Amino acid sequence: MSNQPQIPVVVNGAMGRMGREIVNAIAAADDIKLVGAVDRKSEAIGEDIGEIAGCGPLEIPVTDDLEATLVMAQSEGNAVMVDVTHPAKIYEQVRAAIAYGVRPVVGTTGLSPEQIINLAEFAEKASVGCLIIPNFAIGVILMQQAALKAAEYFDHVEIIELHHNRKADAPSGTAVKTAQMLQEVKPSFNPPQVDETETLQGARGGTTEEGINIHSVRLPGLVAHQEIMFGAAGQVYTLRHDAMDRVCFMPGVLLSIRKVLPLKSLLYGLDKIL
Ligand SMILES: NC(=O)C1=CN([C@@H]2O[C@H](COP(=O)(O)OP(=O)(O)OC[C@H]3O[C@@H](n4cnc5c(N)ncnc54)[C@H](OP(=O)(O)O)[C@@H]3O)[C@@H](O)[C@H]2O)C=CC1
Ligand SMILES: O=C(O)C1=N[C@H](C(=O)O)C[C@H](O)C1
Repeated sequence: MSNQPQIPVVVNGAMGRMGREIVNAIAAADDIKLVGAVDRKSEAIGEDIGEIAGCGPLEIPVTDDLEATLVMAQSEGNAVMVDVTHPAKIYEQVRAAIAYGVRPVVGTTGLSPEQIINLAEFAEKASVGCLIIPNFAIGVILMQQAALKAAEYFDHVEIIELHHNRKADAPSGTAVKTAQMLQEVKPSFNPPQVDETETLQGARGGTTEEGINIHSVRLPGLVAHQEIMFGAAGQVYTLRHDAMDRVCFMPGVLLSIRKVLPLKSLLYGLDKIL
């Protein structure tokens, strides 16, 4: 046990698939303590999040009042908010945390590039660290790094992301980030080869401004998967990552909680703190 003070953490979205996993991971981490569990699920308000998450009582009741929880966390000093909620309110939630000096670790996806720029400016002005992490899994980061090398040699690439059918946003934040990274290597991909017609709208997937096609599959039975397919004459080079259990995201979550503390501005992507 270190003699360093524990990092106080609020989990926003604590009742969700990721939230419960994160509560368990924090409960098992000696250097981090859960101080708040926020969720909009009214049926759980007041219940012990540890009992709900399955790690035993933590004496932290679920609340739906994020602002009051941020005020409490602010008084703790050096606090972190991990957000794994929903695209609809994430921008306002991150701004609120920064305003209260509670460092956001944003797992929630769906922020637009413009929103990320605005949050970066706000965090810089407030001198509050913020991490926006579309994917906490180290395997995804390694896949993205391999894809950057491939992008130097291939002009044609498409991304296929596959998720459970309870996912609120499409394409995934991971696919968006992957495309953004590839587009830093080469300004455009997939030069047109034919006068193409979609007889079924959307059949070719969504297309980024730089020409990368992204396809989103949603099926029960899936968790989180992505393929990056590069093509050239006579060959296809495919990179794939499969998350079979959300426990794979937990080392990245805990690393982000520890790494956000000394920051005074916003970083986007787990690769920035490895
Ligand atoms: N960065 C990463 O590595 C990963 C990121 N994610 C992202 O995390 C987010 C959550 O995913 P997941 O856990 O599967 O989703 P869930 O729907 O299982 O969990 C979200 C939880 O947050 C609640 N919620 C929704 N909106 C709010 C709000 N405004 N305030 C408080 N609570 C709220 C939901 O309640 P209700 O059920 O009523 O909506 C639910 O309990 C998604 O954006 C997803 O893309 C997921 C996995 C990995
Ligand atoms: O909703 C999910 O499950 C996931 N969402 C993230 C994304 O949108 O990239 C990360 C991971 O793919 C799981």
